[in-house]
Amino acid sequence: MTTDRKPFLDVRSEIGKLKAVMLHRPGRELERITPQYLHELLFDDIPWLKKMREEHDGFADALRMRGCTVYYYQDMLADILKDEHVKEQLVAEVLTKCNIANPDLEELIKDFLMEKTPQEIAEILIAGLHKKDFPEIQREKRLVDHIKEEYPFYINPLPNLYFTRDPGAVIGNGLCVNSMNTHARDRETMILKYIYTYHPNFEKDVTPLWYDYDRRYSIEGGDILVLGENVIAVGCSERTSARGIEDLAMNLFKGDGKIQKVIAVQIPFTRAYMHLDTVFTMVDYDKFTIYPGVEDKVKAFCLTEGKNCPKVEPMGNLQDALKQALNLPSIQFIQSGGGDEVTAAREQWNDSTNTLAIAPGVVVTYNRNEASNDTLRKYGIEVVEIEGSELVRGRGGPRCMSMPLNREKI
Ligand SMILES: NC(=O)NCCC[C@H](N)C(=O)O
Repeated sequence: MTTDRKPFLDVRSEIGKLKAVMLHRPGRELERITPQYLHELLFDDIPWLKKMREEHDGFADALRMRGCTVYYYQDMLADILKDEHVKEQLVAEVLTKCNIANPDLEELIKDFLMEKTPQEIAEILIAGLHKKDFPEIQREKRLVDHIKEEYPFYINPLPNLYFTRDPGAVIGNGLCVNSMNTHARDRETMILKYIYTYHPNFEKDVTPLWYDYDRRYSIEGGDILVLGENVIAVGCSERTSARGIEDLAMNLFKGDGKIQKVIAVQIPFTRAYMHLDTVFTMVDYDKFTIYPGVEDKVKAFCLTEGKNCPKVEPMGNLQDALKQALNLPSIQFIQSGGGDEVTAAREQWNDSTNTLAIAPGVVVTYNRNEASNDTLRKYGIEVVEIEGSELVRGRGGPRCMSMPLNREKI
């Protein structure tokens, strides 16, 4: 029997008109960041939540105005928590990972959570549970209760969740639930796996899972670029491991047969470069915006199907690799900051190259990156600007803040 129903997940390019996206509206988790835990929570500054939310709502509105349906991670999580069995299982798994040393206390926290509504639990699983927010209940003290431990949370907050790009990536009609490189972001992917497994929209039975969060080798979504129907690029970076790329490639090649090539792009392993999309994004059929100088620091390799592991062949420079991958006679690199070293470095700090394509030649960017945005316009790109003075403090731009679920074919 054939059906005309459109699939929920369908991403065959970086630039096809964006039809549906998953976002997370910043919440109380951002107010849990203190100077002491900045580094551990992967922030460089203390964010102001009220302003951040206004800016994020502006981002969501800009997408809706262009015909994109916005789904929120927290709503989808609350949806699946309506099922008692899922609620029990997820709460238990979260608490196991929290390493609460006193089993009686773990049990009490579990009871405390199980009495909450699905919306309230969803919020706590994202915002975390601060020790001061848990009611003091009479219980037998264990040694650990007498030892003063500084860490303030029973359940740690997930302040990086508004960068929904990183925990998951839709490739074709399947989902890659990523294995995060940092402990601070682990639970983001665990929850996404539950959403994939239990949310009816994800149609698990017909949706391939290309990767899983408990795999040993890290992969993060900011490194994954769906260049076309048959080819993706994956940054080999501070966050994404070479073995992770090989394993993902093998799963894709074995899958529905659409992805035949994975271009691995090695970028410098430093926080300034973090993910491939921190320095390089696709903005049109044959155009990419790039942080000046990156081309000279990267190496590209072509992975194709092999017997026990993918066949690996070194490619020429990045431009040649992309021409080959996209089967185009030429590719244009648009240098951020207009190519000026100082401006490019300043705007790169504020994610000037982290653009989100919402249609071929149309991108969403932060308005503060004036020189980079002007340069994009000079190359004929339509630039939809959003405010990002506070959003930027988490070190990511519009691409990092979005997980495309569905794009029109190009
Ligand atoms: N794709 C991206 O580059 N995402 C930005 C993630 C920023 C976040 N503070 C992190 O360090 O993971």
